[in-house]
Amino acid sequence: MCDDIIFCTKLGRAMPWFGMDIGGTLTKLVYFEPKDITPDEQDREAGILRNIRRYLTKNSAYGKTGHRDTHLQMDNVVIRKRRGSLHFIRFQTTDMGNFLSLAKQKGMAELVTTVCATGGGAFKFEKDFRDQVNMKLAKFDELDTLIKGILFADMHNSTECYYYENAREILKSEKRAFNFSQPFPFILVNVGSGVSILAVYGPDNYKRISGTSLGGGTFLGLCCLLTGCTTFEEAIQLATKGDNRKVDKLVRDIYGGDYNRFGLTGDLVASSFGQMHMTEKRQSVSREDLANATLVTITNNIGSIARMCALNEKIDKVVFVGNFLRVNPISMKLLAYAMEFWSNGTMKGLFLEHEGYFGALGCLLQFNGELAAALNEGLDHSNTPSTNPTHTTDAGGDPSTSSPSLTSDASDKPNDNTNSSSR
Ligand SMILES: Nc1ncnc2c1ncn2[C@@H]1O[C@H](COP(=O)(O)OP(=O)(O)O)[C@@H](O)[C@H]1O
Ligand SMILES: CC(C)(COP(=O)(O)O)[C@@H](O)C(=O)NCCC(=O)O
Repeated sequence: MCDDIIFCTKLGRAMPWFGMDIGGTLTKLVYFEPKDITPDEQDREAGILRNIRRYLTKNSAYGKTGHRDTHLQMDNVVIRKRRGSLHFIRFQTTDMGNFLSLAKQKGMAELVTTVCATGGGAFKFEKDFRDQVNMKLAKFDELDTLIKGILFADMHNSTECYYYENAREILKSEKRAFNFSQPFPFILVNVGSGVSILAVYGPDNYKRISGTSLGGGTFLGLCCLLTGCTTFEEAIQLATKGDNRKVDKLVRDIYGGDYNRFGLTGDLVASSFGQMHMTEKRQSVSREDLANATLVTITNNIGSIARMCALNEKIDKVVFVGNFLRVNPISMKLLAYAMEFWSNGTMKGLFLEHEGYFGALGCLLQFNGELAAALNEGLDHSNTPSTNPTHTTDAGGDPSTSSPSLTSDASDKPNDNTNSSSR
């Protein structure tokens, strides 16, 4: 690997250290800024490397859609015996062309020959990286890196994990730190563009048990269609001011009150968007109501699938991550409520501060051996049998049908452990 190295340390891989998660909507970049640079290293640090370090750490906005989430910065972190800070940066995946131009312009391409990358875009954009900036991608699986990132973040940040106290009373529920030092087993629900649900039994022992295509991308897409908004932030702002009860049909709209026999209270949603077939109801709803109903619909559906997965696996901790939860306390509180209420208090919804960055973080943490393996073997999307039976996918959409069901659940699929985790 030292051929690639400009700033080569005896202790590990060349700087700069990045992990990149190229998702369906957002690209996440985690950058390790060394803070223990000795005077000798400073003398040897190449100009380009110094410029990249300064560019990334002195700014918090880059190009059209790039942002550094300064509130998430982790200081005083030791990785491969180097002490430094972790910076968390995101941009729209549709801006990949601009990112590559910027990388070229900043001289990155001369300095870095290999980038550790995960997410679907590590496959989709591999050729663009090679052709446009002469960079190789060392590809890692997004679910492997997701778990590695979560465990690392929790170990290094005592307030990483939290839950909502008084989850049953949404208006009163409050964020509280949760001790996640004994994490296993847990259900992991990654709400990105789509949703993947895993049962995690150990650091290297998990299976993907379910998923749904109704995820963060669905919320944003539907909200843009229904309200004319153009950004996630705007969609969430609208939703915060709206009322789903003007859009949905509630149990009380059907029963005139509670449906007592099965414990369904009158204010429960019986049918999402169920009032919108009536002309005058349609005319009286606001954009805010529609945004709120869209958020509640998507969130409740995810909560319901997650709860069934937890029940099936007999696991009581359900951890929700992914950028759908960014600046989105409505969904977090609803999910916390759903876990608590529908399980009669036996399940707990948990959340993590670095919500959408764990894949990129896990990618940055890959060590030399794994990096070499990723480069040499490559991860492909063919049906190579899994070499590690503990990373299985019991389900996840049926590749043999062109119109898969909305939820791909382990329970109605043969348990085929010979599939690799990337179908
Ligand atoms: N600034 C943003 N732009 C677009 N989507 C955002 C933004 N912030 C949060 N989101 C939400 O996060 C989802 C993407 O989550 P993420 O975990 O990054 O998934 P992916 O890896 O598929 O891009 C979007 O579908 C949207 O619901
Ligand atoms: C294909 C994906 C793993 C991609 O991850 P993402 O970029 O959405 O985070 C995810 O969108 C997903 O699991 N979708 C649901 C597919 C299904 O099980 O129906």
